[in-house]
Amino acid sequence: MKLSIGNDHAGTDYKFAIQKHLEKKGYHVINHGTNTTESVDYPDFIHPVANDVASKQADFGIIICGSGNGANMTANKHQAVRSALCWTAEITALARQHNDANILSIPARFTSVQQAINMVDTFLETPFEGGRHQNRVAKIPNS
Ligand SMILES: O=C(CO)[C@H](O)[C@H](O)[C@H](O)COP(=O)(O)O
Repeated sequence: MKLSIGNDHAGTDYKFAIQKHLEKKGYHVINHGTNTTESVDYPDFIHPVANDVASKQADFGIIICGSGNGANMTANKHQAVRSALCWTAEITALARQHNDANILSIPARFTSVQQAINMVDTFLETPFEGGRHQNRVAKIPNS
């Protein structure tokens, strides 16, 4: 499975921990994030992840900023993207089961590295339930 990851300066340490964890598990990870803690503008590092997911260059995306909001808002500007801001494994599972989320947005300043890794594992291992959720997800795009 191919994953695309992006982050701003608030998410750099979390990105490295998540990338290491995923590569150990055999995932191919495309890194679009900044690799330092020098201040940057999150859209510059999140649009490339959304492009990867929208164009199916990646199966899923993982994006990280301080609150998760700026990254999430940026990713959701892409028609084919359903990015979910998550802060517990339970909410992460629901984002896959009910919303078929294809990008996970992590708020680095409001979660631990271990919790972020748990959310990533949950996100990648939880299938979409389909059924009643299928029509709802199909109605999300506003076009
Ligand atoms: O965009 C954000 C908030 O929605 C992210 O959390 C950023 O990481 C945050 O704004 C960065 O803040 P900083 O004070 O410039 O480090």
